[in-house]
Amino acid sequence: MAHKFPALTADQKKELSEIAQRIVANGKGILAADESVGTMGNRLQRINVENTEENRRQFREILFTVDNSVSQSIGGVILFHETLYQKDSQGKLFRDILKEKGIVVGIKLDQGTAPLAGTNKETTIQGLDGLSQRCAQYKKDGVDFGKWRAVLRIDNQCPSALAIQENANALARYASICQQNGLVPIVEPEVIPDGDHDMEHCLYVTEKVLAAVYKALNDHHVYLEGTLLKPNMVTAGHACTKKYTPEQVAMATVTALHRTVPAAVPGICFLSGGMSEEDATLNLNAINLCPLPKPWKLSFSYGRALQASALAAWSGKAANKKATQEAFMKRAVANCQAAKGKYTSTGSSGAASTQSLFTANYTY
Ligand SMILES: O=P(O)(O)OC[C@@]1(O)O[C@H](CO)[C@@H](O)[C@@H]1O
Repeated sequence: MAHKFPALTADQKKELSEIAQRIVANGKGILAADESVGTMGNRLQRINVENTEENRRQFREILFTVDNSVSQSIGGVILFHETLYQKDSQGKLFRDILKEKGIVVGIKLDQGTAPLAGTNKETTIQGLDGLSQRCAQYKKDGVDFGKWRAVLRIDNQCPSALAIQENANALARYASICQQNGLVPIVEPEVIPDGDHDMEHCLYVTEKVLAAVYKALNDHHVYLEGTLLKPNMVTAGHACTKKYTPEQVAMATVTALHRTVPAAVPGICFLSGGMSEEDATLNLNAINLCPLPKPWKLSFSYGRALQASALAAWSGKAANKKATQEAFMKRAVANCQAAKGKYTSTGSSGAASTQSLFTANYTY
C-alpha cells in the first residue's frame, strides 16, 4: 500500500501541531464555553436568569475579561457560533479579547445528535454537510481549533457496534475536514455517565470506543500530532452504589488511554461530564500522578466544572462581576495545578464547587 496522496503539506502539519501544543503547554487546558443556546438556557435557569442573547453575552464577557494571568491556566476557549461574533460592552470582539491574552480560539462544529434507527435510542452526530465551508470561514475569522462531540451510552445492548462504528467514522471525517482547513480537531467521543454500571464496565466500553476512534482516524489519514482528544474519565455510572477513589478512577482512566491512544497525540483534555468542580480537579490531579506511562499532556476541557461556581456567584447581576471572575479564576488555577499533578485541596471550596453537576438524560 503506497502512500501516494499525502493529505497535508509539511507546513500544514507544522501549523496544526504547533496549535495543538500551544493549547496544552505548561499545564494549560481549555474552557469549554460552547454551550448551545438551549444548553445555556438550562444553566441560566438554575440561577433564575432569563435565557436571552444579552444575558448569555454578559456572562461570557465577565469570563473573557478576567485578569490576563488566566492565560497561564487556560490555553484555549471553545465558543458557540453566536459567541464568536459577540462583542464586549466597549465594542471589542470576544475573539480579539481572547487572542490578545494569548488564548487560542475554538468553535463547536457538531450540530447535535440524530437517532440511529433500530438501536436502543442511540445516536450519531450531524454537521458534516457544508462542514468544510464552515471551517474555512471560521479560520478566516480567527478560529484555530474545532470541537465535535459524539455521545455513547452504556445500557442494555449499548453502545452497539453500529453506534461505536458510526460515531468513530463521523469523528474521523470531521477531523480530516478540520485539518484540511487549518483547524486542530478536538475529537470528543463521550461515554456518558448515565446508568448504574460499575467503573470496570466503563473501562471496557471506553477502551472499545477509543480503539474504534483511533482506527477510524488512521483510516481517514488524520495527522494525530495535530489533534487533541477530549474523552470521559473512566468512572462508575452515576447511579452505581459502589464508590471509587480518585486514585482508582485515575488508574482505570490511564489504563484505557494507555491501551488505545497513540503517543503521537499531544494532549488529552478531559470533559467533566457532570462531576462536581472539586471532583473534576481531584481526579485530574490523580490522573497526572498515576504511575503508568503517560506520553501525552493530560489536561482539562471543562464546561460545567469551570463555570458552575462562577455562574452561581454571578446570578445575573453586574455587581457580582468581581466575585464571578474570582470564582472562575480559582477553578482555572486549580485545574492547571492538577494538570501538573500539583493540586492540593484547600478544603475551603464553596458549596457550588462540591455540588454534583450531573443531569440525567442530559441533552446538549
Ligand atoms: O461535561 P462538561 O465539562 O460540562 O462539558 C463538556 C462539553 O463537551 O459538553 C458541553 C455541551 O456540549 C460543552 O459545552 C462542553 O464542551
